[in-house]
Amino acid sequence: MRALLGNKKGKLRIVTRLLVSVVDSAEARLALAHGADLIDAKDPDAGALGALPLASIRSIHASLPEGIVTSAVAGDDDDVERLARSALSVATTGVTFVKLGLGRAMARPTGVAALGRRLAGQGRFIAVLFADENPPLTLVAALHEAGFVGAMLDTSQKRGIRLPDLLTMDQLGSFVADCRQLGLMSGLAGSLRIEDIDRLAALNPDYLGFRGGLCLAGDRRGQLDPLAIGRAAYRLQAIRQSRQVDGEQAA
Ligand SMILES: O=C[C@H](O)COP(=O)(O)O
Repeated sequence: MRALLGNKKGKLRIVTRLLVSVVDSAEARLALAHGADLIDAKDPDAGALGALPLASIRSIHASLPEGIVTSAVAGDDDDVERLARSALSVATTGVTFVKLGLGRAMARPTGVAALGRRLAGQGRFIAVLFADENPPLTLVAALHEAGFVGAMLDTSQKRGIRLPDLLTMDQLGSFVADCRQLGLMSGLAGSLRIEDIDRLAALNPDYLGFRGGLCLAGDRRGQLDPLAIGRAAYRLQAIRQSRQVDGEQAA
C-alpha cells in the first residue's frame, strides 16, 4: 500500500499515488480503468466526508479485482461513539482502509485518544483533518499513538478553496514528513486540480486525493471525467518515471 522504490545506493523514494473518490461500482471500475491507484467510496451529496450505505461500499469493493486498494469514508461525526461505530461498521465491508473525518471537536489529542480506545486497532483507520478548520498539525503524533495507520488533510467546505490556498507548502511538507517519520501513510486532498499535482507530489505524500477536480465541469456531485482521471494518472506516472531515471543516474 505504501510504495517505496529503492535505487542502487539503497535510498528509498516514496511513490505518490492517485486516490479517486467514487459513488458506485460503475465509477469504481471507470476510475480503475483510467489509472486510479486507490478507489475511495464516498457520497459527495452528504458533505465532505459523506458515508455511503454499507451495501454500496460492499458492492464497490466487490466490483474490483482482488488486490486493488480501496477505502471508504465513515463520516465526520463529532460524537466519538457514533463515529467509532460507523467506522467499525464500514470496516466490515472488506475495504482496505476506513477514513474518519475529525471535525473541530475531534481534532484534538483527547478526541483522538478516545477514538483510538474505542477503535482499539480493529481496522485500518485513516484520520482526515480539515485544513479549513485549523486543526493542530501536531496532532499527527496523537494519531500515531492512538493506532491510526494514516492521516490525510482535506477540506470540509467544498466551495472552491483548495488545500494549497489554506496551508503553505512548508506546512504541507511538514505534515507529510511528520507522518513519514512516525510510519503513518499520508494523503493530501481538498478541491485539488490536476495542475496541483506537480508541486504536491514534490512533497512525497503517499496519496493525492481527488473528486471534484476529476469530475465533468469540476462538479464533485456530478460524473467522473475519464479523460481527467487519465490525465492525473499520467502526470503522477510521469513524475514516478522521472524520479526513477534520476535515481538510476545518481546511483
Ligand atoms: O479524498 C478525496 C476527496 O474525495 C476529495 O474531494 P474533492 O477533490 O472534491 O475535494
